Amino acid sequence: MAAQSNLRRTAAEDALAEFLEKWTGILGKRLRSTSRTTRTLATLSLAMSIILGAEGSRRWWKKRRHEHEQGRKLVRTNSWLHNKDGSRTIYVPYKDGTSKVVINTTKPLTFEAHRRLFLNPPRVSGLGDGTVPSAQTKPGLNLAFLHQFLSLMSIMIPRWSSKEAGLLLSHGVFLMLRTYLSLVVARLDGELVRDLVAGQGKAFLWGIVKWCGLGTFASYTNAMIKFLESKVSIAFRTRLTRYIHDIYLNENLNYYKLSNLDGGVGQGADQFITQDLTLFCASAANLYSSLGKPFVDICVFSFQLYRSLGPLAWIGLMSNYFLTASILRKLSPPFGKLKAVEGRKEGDFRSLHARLIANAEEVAFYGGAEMEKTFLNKEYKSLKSWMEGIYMLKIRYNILEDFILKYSWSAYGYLLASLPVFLPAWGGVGGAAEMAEGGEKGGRERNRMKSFITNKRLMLSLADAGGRMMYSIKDLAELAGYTSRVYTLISTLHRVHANAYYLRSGQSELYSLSDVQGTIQKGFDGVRFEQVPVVAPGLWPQGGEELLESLSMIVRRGEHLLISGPNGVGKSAISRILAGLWPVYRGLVSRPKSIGEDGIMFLPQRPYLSPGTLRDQVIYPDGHVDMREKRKSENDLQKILEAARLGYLPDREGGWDTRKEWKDVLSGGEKQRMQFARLLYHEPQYAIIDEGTSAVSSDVEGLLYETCKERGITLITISTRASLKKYHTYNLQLGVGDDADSWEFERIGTEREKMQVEKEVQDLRERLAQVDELKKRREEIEKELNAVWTEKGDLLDAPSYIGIDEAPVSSEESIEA
Ligand SMILES: Nc1ncnc2c1ncn2[C@@H]1O[C@H](COP(=O)(O)OP(=O)(O)OP(=O)(O)O)[C@@H](O)[C@H]1O
Repeated sequence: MAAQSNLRRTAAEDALAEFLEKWTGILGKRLRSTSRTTRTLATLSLAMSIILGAEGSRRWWKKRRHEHEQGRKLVRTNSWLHNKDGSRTIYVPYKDGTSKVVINTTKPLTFEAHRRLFLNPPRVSGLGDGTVPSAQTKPGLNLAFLHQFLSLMSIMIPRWSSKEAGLLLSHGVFLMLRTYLSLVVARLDGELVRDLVAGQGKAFLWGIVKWCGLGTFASYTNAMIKFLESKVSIAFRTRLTRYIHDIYLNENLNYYKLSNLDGGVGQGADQFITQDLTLFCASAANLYSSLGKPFVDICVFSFQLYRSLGPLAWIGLMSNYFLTASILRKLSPPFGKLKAVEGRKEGDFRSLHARLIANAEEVAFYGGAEMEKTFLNKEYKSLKSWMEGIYMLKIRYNILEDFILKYSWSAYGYLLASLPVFLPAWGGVGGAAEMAEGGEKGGRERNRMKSFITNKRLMLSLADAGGRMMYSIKDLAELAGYTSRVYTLISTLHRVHANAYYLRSGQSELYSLSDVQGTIQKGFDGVRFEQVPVVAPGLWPQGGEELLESLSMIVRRGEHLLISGPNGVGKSAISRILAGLWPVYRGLVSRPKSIGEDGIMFLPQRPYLSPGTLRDQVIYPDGHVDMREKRKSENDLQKILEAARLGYLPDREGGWDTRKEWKDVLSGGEKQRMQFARLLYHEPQYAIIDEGTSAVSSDVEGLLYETCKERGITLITISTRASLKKYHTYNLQLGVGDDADSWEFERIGTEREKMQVEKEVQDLRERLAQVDELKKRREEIEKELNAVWTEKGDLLDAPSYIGIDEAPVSSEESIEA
């Protein structure tokens, strides 16, 4: 054995040596025959390509490594990169490393171009009078649906050269391939049966081999169809989600205005963006295979059947389709509308849960579980009854659909397949064969069998395609429901974005969104209100409620203002108007241009803590990369935290990269101090602090105010606490007058104010004097009470039940305690 293997090895080695020798000989010969210059040039180019190739690979490898490290760092620090073209590069965790995603923002021009589709739908679509974008017509298979769907399509497939178009094309190719394979399978099926009946073993076996090969290819095609369908669905979703995010979260503050001013999509957009959008995209991607493929199938198979069964059968088939389609359409419940309402109810239920999670602590303190459960159960019950209603409607429809599509169609199919046998003159190719084959009896029957099997399979495929077309009436109706939801969201967002509110006939509210006449001037070095009514807006189309008739005041750099007054009088409303959250109905509002650095910063009443690291809490809304660009280091952040009296936080929480649910980790006062840390990080020129120190001790409060002033920040404080006056130059007192609807703006420390303070001090002194009198009186009473305990001038013993430890505590001791 060993000798044998040795022999084999030497033979193999010999063959290899011979091969090498031959080729070295050929190469050497060629080289010798070429000129010296060519050889030098060839050697040089070879050396160059090796060097360049190596350098290229080195650079590629280095870039990859750098990206890998950068990705990991950005994921760890919860940050992103700004690109020159305005796009952002983010990294998302993927498998063991990260994956790079570039997010391009939608251009403002695109939004403007789409406004026509979403705000001024053609009248023929019946979508309102061109001023109200939300779907007024019932979602269903109508022109409105067509318009809505095509409008959304223009977002999902922006160009013919886009990735989505490519995906759809490849999906279409695979669908066609599947149709072709079905045809081949039908033919092969017939042949197999024919060969089996004829007893031709060889042909039959060959048929089986072909069948298996075809099966493998068909399985691959089917898998690809499913894969591409999912890819199309996710590609559509990505496009729509990014588009919606771009119009929802931008400088126009649409995310606030959508639910606070417009109200066109109810409580919020979350259900629309998460669930409805997903269902819409899945349904739209499926439509292509549930409607497009059956359509192609029907065309191809009916042509084949026309050839083999003749015109009579074809006419019969087609009339059957039209009849079925019209019956089903007539009897089908309004699935679109039902789905749209179901989506809304799902959204309401979900938002109740989200609210409970957000306010879990408050509810727990009140022990409000029962109450919350009642709300949730009520909402769920409403959703449940609605869905049960839909299921009931579906039972009737499914019975009808199944009976028509499965059983009556097969009976009809058998009838049609028998045409070539019983009516050969009308039976197409099959009938012609029947008439021609008068001779051999067995051969005729075998061929009958073959064409019957082929036709039956074709008919089955056709019935399947037709059935799917009919089923897709229901799918289409459901798609209409999702389309209407998504279209409503996007058109409402466009309305908010373009501020497209128009006066309706019969509308006469004083402060309506369609009648906003005030101006907001950005770029002013200070804060100014000139005859501005402070109005709490109502949800469109309702008008707003006037809080102050007309406010005029000015704050210049270095002049700090305290806005004070009772609760609910409209103090925070002033900051909302200034930030652009609420409209300026009349008058002029002036403020610095930017929000944040070199501009104005707002610290809201409820401190907000973002998801992310401890560092993110201090630098919000900046990211880590922005912080580096501003040349700030963690040492600077530490100093800032110390100034905000939070210097201990990085040590306590385990470093700057710690991620926690900060809203639960930090105490009320810490949250407020964190807001001050943000202020010190951004160092804006002006800051509006809304009840920013209500949970902070008064000594720290003073320090925080002094630090901000030292850094040159002009402060506008909103507070009910008069003690804050000492840090401010002016005071805007709201809620003055008998009806509490007036205001006063005055310098702190004026003669009038001094007099007021003196009066207050006098009042206090008088009260103190009353306290002294009361004390004296109490001593007298106590003395009298003690006299009850004496007998003949001596003090009585204390009662026996009072032990030494339980001796009664005097009221004075108790007061001291
Ligand atoms: N998003 C809103 N939409 C409509 N009205 C609102 C909205 N937010 C507040 N309001 C109303 O505006 C009025 C003024 O509210 P604001 O928050 O300005 O009061 P405030 O003076 O700051 O009170 P507090 O001292 O309690 O903070 C209140 O009557 C309130 O009901």
